[in-house]
Formats: sequence, C-alpha cells, structure tokens
Amino acid sequence: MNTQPGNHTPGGPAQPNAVAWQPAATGNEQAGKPPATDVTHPQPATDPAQHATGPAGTGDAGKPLVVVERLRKVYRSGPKEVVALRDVSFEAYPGELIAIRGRSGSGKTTLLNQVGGLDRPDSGHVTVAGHPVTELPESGLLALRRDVIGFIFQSFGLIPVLSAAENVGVPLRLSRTPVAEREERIQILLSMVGLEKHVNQRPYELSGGQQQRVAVARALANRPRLLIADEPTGQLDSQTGRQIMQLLRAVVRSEGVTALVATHDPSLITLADRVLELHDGAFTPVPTPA
Ligand SMILES: Nc1ncnc2c1ncn2[C@@H]1O[C@H](COP(=O)(O)OP(=O)(O)OP(=O)(O)O)[C@@H](O)[C@H]1O
Repeated sequence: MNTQPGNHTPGGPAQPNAVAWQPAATGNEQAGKPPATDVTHPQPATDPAQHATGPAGTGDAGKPLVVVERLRKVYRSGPKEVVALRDVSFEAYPGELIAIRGRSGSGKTTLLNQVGGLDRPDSGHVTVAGHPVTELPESGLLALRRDVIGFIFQSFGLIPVLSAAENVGVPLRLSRTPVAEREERIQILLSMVGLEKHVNQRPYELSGGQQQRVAVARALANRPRLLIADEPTGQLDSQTGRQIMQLLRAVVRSEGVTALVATHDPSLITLADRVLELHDGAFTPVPTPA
C-alpha cells in the first residue's frame, strides 16, 4: 500500500486488497458495456459555465482525477485564528481509494469540504475531473456536486419521509433523469448495495448499516467520478463499519470511481490503496507496515 501523497505508480493505483463482499452486477457488466463511469473515455472540460454538467476532464489513464495544490484554510472567529489546512497538496488517480487518517481536529473534514466544493479555501487550488473547483462560481459548484461528486456522510443524511428507493432517486430527479431510466438505475443501485428487498422501507425502518448502504447508492446515482466519504462508519459498530468499507472498496472497483474516505478507524485503513495522514493540517509520512 502506498502511504505518501505523491507516491503513485503511473498507469494505475496500487493493487488493492481483496474484499470478501462483491456487489451484484450493475447491468452494464451484464450487457458487456464499460463501467457506468467510464474513466477511459473522458471529454474535455470547456468553460466554467459548462463545468460539472457531465463527465469531463482528466480521466486519461495515468492522469490524476483530483489535483490538490497548496490548499490553505484558516477559520477566524474574532481575533482567534485556527489554521486547519497548511498548504496541503496531493493527487488522486482514477480508481483509487484513498483513506485520509488523522486525529480529531487534524483537518480531515476541512480538506474534504474544500475538495468537494462545499467550502472555499483561503488559498490553493483543487481540480476534479478537469473542473477548477476552487475557481467555480456557486452555480458551477452546484452542478459539480450534482453530477461529478458523490457525498457520503457519517450521519447518512437520508430524508426520513422518503423510502430507500425515493432517497436514491433524489439526485436523479435533480439531474432530470427520465422516469424509466430513473427507476432502472434505482433498482440497479439498491441491488448493488444488497438492499433489493428494502426498496420501500423508510430510513427509520432500516439498520444503521442499511441506511449507510442507501446513502452509498444515492451517492452513486448520477455516476460520479469522485466519491467523498467523511467518517462513513463513524456511527456504526466495527463489524458493520467494515462491511460498509468493503462495500465502498467494491463499488470503487465496479463503478471505476475514485474515493476519498476520511476515517480515524485503523482497522479500515487496510482496505485503502493509499493512506494520507493528516496532523495539525499537514500531511505526515505514514509508516509502511513491515
Ligand atoms: N467552522 C469552524 N470554525 C472554526 N474552527 C473550525 C471550524 N471547523 C473546523 N474548525 C477547526 O479546524 C480544525 C480542523 O477541523 P476538522 O473538522 O477539519 O477536523 P477533523 O480531522 O475532521 O476532526 P474530526 O475527526 O473530529 O471530525 C479543528 O481545530 C477545528 O476545531
């Protein structure tokens, strides 16, 4: 496993560890089609107004999907300043699962929020699939978060009054996916995460692990290029947490996405291709296991 921000073998990520759980076929595989997110056939990004309206950018083999350059974020409250990120740089490649590790307060959430366009840094640049995240106007960020990036949060973030299927359908409605296509995609996604028998259940009728599976399916709905998961197992027991990480590991493979996963659970680190360790807003070298 690679453990350094720049320690990447060109042409593909490090070979991940095997996972016990495998997802059901997505439909694309059955039809002999390429993965839902085809990172080998990118289209070039054009102007900012068109950014994030569909797959674009740097999916060429060997090229990074995510480029983070000298990212700095300072929180200010009155005279008090907290430097949450100190000129952090790294790259993430198509198909990589990167674990971002660090103690509470080390800057993991802050980093993911800047990469995902949920917040703006004080300085530095982020590019995702050719889209200049840190330079996009709010409308471009909205489209980017809808079409290019899928988010998974510790608290699942499901809408309580909607069924599992309806929750997964929310991003598809936002992207105006036609009804028939939407229904088919929802079915494929819920099967992929092992919830085909729970489509009509509401979040409160599901276990924590099942709720997070719905959230994973929802995050994948619009075939994102990048998955951002902030402590996705933080509210789960260790066994369920590991199953969710195995699910993420599997969907990163089957869907061809890149994933950035913040966690401070050491037992989950082994499933990652690469580990980036944050300490007080900066990356520190991770000891390589003997
Ligand atoms: N909105 C904010 N205003 C002021 N300080 C903040 C804010 N958000 C985060 N911080 C501070 O920035 C630093 C990094 O916080 P961040 O939430 O990114 O860490 P983290 O590694 O994700 O922590 P945790 O594992 O507890 O979620 C911390 O010192 C935190 O107190």
